Amino acid sequence: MTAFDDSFRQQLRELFVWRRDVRRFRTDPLPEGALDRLIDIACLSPSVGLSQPWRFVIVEERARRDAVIEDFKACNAAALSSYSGDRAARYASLKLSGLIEAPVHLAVFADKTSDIGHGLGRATMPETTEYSVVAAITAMWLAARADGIGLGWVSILTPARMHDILDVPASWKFIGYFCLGYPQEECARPELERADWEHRRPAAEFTIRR
Ligand SMILES: Cc1cc2c(cc1C)N(C[C@H](O)[C@H](O)[C@H](O)COP(=O)(O)O)c1[nH]c(=O)[nH]c(=O)c1N2
Repeated sequence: MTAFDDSFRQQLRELFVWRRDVRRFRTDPLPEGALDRLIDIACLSPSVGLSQPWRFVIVEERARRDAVIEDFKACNAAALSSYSGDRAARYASLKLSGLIEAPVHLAVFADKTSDIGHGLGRATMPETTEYSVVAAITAMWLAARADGIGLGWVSILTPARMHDILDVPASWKFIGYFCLGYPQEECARPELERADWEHRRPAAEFTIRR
């Protein structure tokens, strides 16, 4: 049996503490095979009925990347206009993607129509397909951090545009767009906390007993 000792547990906790959503990347590429290894780890994640609904699209072509960046700019401008006063000024000052600098762009979808898993667990809760993909992304996020690689989740995008730009099946649901690369800095506090946008609250605030 594989056993994990106290020092591993301590290090694992540190990994959770030091994982960050990264928006400020160095432009140097990841080493050969690094992204494939992260995708391999993501595929070890739990999935409803073992359906493995994750679909990874490595976006390499300049024109597709530029189209994603254009959509982000439009969506971010629209988001900014939904705020006013001090909150708008603060939103405008945030850096909310590393799309321009990051060496790796990765789009992730959930395949809603695959027969893998024979429907187990999905009849009552079809959304478990998407949940499974998010579980895989979380694993990738942590594994990347363990390799010193930063990952940033970009959701300020139009899902239908992602389908057009990336030319993927209509039955795939867009889950998120991810920038990967080496981070410019490491920090134990979320960037949104450092920018005084929001702060991390204690678990007790979100926990009830019945
Ligand atoms: C589903 C989802 C979607 C997004 C995010 C996260 C998740 C889970 N986050 C990152 C988010 O802001 C970040 O996780 C929190 O601020 C906490 O910071 P750390 O991840 O702990 O560094 C994020 N960040 C950003 O700059 N642009 C974005 O579009 C998004 N979208």
